[in-house]
Amino acid sequence: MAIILGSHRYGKAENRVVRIYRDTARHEIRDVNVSSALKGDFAPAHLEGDQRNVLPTDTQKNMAYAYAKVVGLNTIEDYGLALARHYVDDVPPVEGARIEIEDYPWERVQVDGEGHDHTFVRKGQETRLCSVTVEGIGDAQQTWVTGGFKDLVILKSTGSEFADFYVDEFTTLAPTHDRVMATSLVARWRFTGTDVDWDATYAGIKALMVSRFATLHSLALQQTLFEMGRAVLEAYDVVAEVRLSAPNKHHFLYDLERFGIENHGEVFHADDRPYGLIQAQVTRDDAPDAGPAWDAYTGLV
Ligand SMILES: O=c1[nH]c(=O)c2[nH]c(=O)[nH]c2[nH]1
Repeated sequence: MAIILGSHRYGKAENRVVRIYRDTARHEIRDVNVSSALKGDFAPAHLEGDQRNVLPTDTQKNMAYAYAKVVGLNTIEDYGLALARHYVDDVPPVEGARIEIEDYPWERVQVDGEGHDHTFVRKGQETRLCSVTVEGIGDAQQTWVTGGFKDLVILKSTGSEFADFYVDEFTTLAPTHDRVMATSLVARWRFTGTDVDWDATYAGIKALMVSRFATLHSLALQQTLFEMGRAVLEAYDVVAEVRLSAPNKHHFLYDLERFGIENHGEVFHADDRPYGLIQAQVTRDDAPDAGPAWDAYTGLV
């Protein structure tokens, strides 16, 4: 029997990089969580303890900080592309690099109705995500970029049904034609290329998904997810595929009749668990191959 080394990669996970732009008195802040993972000729490190090809994870940490200055953090995608290409192009043993980034947005504190120059509060909404994977050298080099967000908590207080479902001897759920539908949405999308206005596309996709969630009269969360993905693919040629994951944050009508109080869809118990977890991929039938685009490194995205 032979024991063999399977696929392997390594890097520095979750570097918490904060970049302040302070060229004028009005500062800007970018706050990210960046992970890098390298693939390549690293078998000797595993098999013999030979580190000669191993670019330390400590160096990868330093690169994440150095590039925040020299490349900048105007968009996480451009920063991620620069990092990934640096590893593959400039570090000989590296054959592939994956960069995963979470973007934590801040907004200016309001003082006397004006945005303050250098004081910020964390924005409570979703966290923007991206991943960049670069593999190969020269003309053979291939690049995959995904964008997305997590923790977009969204709720509609009507316009949602769930009825006509399959019933067996264990079914107790009552059909409903008017319920609260709420989720903490994770959405990821795969770009077809890198010639993309990253910020405008992100804002547009998020707005489109939120608006579809609002306007679709939903017969199930499954239908809502598919329609959100469809809307993005119809509007954005630069997107090949959308992946959605949505916990159904159940809101149960609280029984107030016991106290002689009427409750016509007004008071609910927001249950945190268990939750239905609905996931869907929505893809163009002619989408290019996903390659390693979805090979998550940190498991956080
Ligand atoms: O939108 C829903 N989809 C389901 O599959 C489901 N199952 C369930 O109990 N409630 C819901 N709601």
